[in-house]
Amino acid sequence: MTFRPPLSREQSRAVDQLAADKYHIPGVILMENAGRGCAELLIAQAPKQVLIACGPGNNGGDGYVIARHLDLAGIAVKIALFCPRERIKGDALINFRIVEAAGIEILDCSDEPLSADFAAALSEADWVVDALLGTGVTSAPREPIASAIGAINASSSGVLAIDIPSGLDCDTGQPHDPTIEAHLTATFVTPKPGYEQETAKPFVGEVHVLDIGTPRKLLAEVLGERG
Ligand SMILES: NC(=O)C1=CN([C@@H]2O[C@H](COP(=O)(O)OP(=O)(O)OC[C@H]3O[C@@H](n4cnc5c(N)ncnc54)[C@H](O)[C@@H]3O)[C@@H](O)[C@H]2O)[C@H](O)CC1
Ligand SMILES: [K+]
Repeated sequence: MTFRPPLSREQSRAVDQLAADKYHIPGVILMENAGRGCAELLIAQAPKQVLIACGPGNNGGDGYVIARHLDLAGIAVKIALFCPRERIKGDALINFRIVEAAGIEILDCSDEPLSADFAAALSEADWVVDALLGTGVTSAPREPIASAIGAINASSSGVLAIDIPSGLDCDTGQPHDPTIEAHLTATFVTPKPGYEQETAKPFVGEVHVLDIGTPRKLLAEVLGERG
């Protein structure tokens, strides 16, 4: 991949919008590419049992796509759902319905306090995927997601953060309390400005920038690259 300058949280969200409005790419195609890229990155780590913590938005939607591709690769996977089922919407709901129909195990962790099922599943997992909060979040994680972040950080599992380690301000690199401490972060299209900050290092781990199928011309438009 040619060098990509960082895009801010807002600019990253604008890429999504441009992809849909001007380049006619449905968001669910971007989500499929995002999730498949994350799954391939995780499969390379040879995981045995993966727990995917999914939040209420499209970051959670990426998690459902990841679950499907891990399951297809024969890897044991469970989803911990941190959103009442009836509140899942849009592209995330499309992928939630697919994993539900596919019989992938889903633990409902949307109530407070943090469910004991989550702690049990966490203890069995050698890898955890943080698909809790992404570019749609600008404040400190709320419960029960905050407690889930604390439990994930206290576990001995490897942690792959999707797009942004939940709790980290991706523009400033400042962590909210709590913030996911990831071994790997898979972010989309470009790095984020905050990932270069010293304060972000304990949280982002090794950063991988994944393409999600946005046309090169769109990138040229947004990044000012040669057309
Ligand atoms: N081109 C791309 O980069 C693509 C990115 N994708 C993924 O989509 C997310 C952004 O999805 P969005 O639904 O806009 O936001 P979030 O998933 O971050 O969720 C927001 C959701 O969370 C709740 N919430 C808000 N603040 C808090 C808080 N402090 N604590 C707890 N919960 C909170 C609220 O309900 C919000 O609605 C991006 O990061 C990528 O992962 C697409 O998959 C494909 C293209
Ligand atoms: K995340």
